[in-house]
Amino acid sequence: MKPHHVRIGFVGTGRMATALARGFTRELVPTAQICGVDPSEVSKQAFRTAVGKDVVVSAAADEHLKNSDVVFLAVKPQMMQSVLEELGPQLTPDQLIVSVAAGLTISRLESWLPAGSRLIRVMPNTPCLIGKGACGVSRGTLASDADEQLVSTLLSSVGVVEIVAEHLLDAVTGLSGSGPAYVFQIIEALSDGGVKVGLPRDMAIRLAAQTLVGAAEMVLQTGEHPAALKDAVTSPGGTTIAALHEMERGGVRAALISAVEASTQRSGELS
Ligand SMILES: NC(=O)C1=CN([C@@H]2O[C@H](COP(=O)(O)OP(=O)(O)OC[C@H]3O[C@@H](n4cnc5c(N)ncnc54)[C@H](O)[C@@H]3O)[C@@H](O)[C@H]2O)C=CC1
Ligand SMILES: O=C(O)[C@@H]1CCC=N1
Repeated sequence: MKPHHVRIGFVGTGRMATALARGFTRELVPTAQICGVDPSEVSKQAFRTAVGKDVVVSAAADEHLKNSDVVFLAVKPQMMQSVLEELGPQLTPDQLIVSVAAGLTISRLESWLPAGSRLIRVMPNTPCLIGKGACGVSRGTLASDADEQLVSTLLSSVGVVEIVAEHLLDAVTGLSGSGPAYVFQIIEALSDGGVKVGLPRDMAIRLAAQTLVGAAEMVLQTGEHPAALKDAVTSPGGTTIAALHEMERGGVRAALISAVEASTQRSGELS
């Protein structure tokens, strides 16, 4: 099936569903092919406002969801079992199911889905909203090459895609799934630093964010090791080494390593 012909249903129209749907409809999928199911009026309307007025939303599974070729499960992990118990009888074997839930393993999801369901497990992140996402993808027991290819193509329209063995999806969650939150906090902290030394807040946020964008793009475009790029900024006896010394004193590297590890462990606990 051609990706731009795919009808996509979202079960749960919260933040991650909105980021994906908005991303898919930027270039690839017409908004009229998107539907969402969510009991929350606020969430449903926010989804429709963000994605487009052609999007059909409803409080419970309806004909639009039944007619979707791909169904994204985007509810909280803790709700997934009860949602699937209710939804299961309405799903058809023709539909490809995609879970974005943190932690929930393929075997657990398959045990909650109707027998014979084709499942792909994905760990996306919120920058999918602007086409700059990073996603890990693992294929369920019955999903085909074509299913994996379709989901990869959809996700490639909203970011980079890494096909990974399922046991690595918790690690992907710890790094790129939760990662935008770490980076937002780093941007906020850098801008606090800018304010401390006299910059106006809005300018400090712009400079901090652009510095992260520029540095990240340099890593991706040059292919150089980040340590080599860091060395190129760091003059002997200069300003940067004075700052890096403070970062080492503050344990920034250890804190980030522990952050990825803690999120990965928590993802493992969620199943
Ligand atoms: N927010 C993020 O950065 C990421 C989230 N995820 C995963 O995405 C999933 C959704 O997370 P968020 O979007 O952040 O949460 P959210 O709270 O923004 O959205 C969840 C939505 O599910 C809805 N919901 C509750 N009961 C429902 C039901 N019976 N049927 C249909 N919808 C129902 C809620 O009303 C809400 O709109 C989670 O499993 C999470 O692990 C994965 C990667 C990143
Ligand atoms: O915090 C969470 O559990 C979700 C999963 C990855 C990002 N947000």
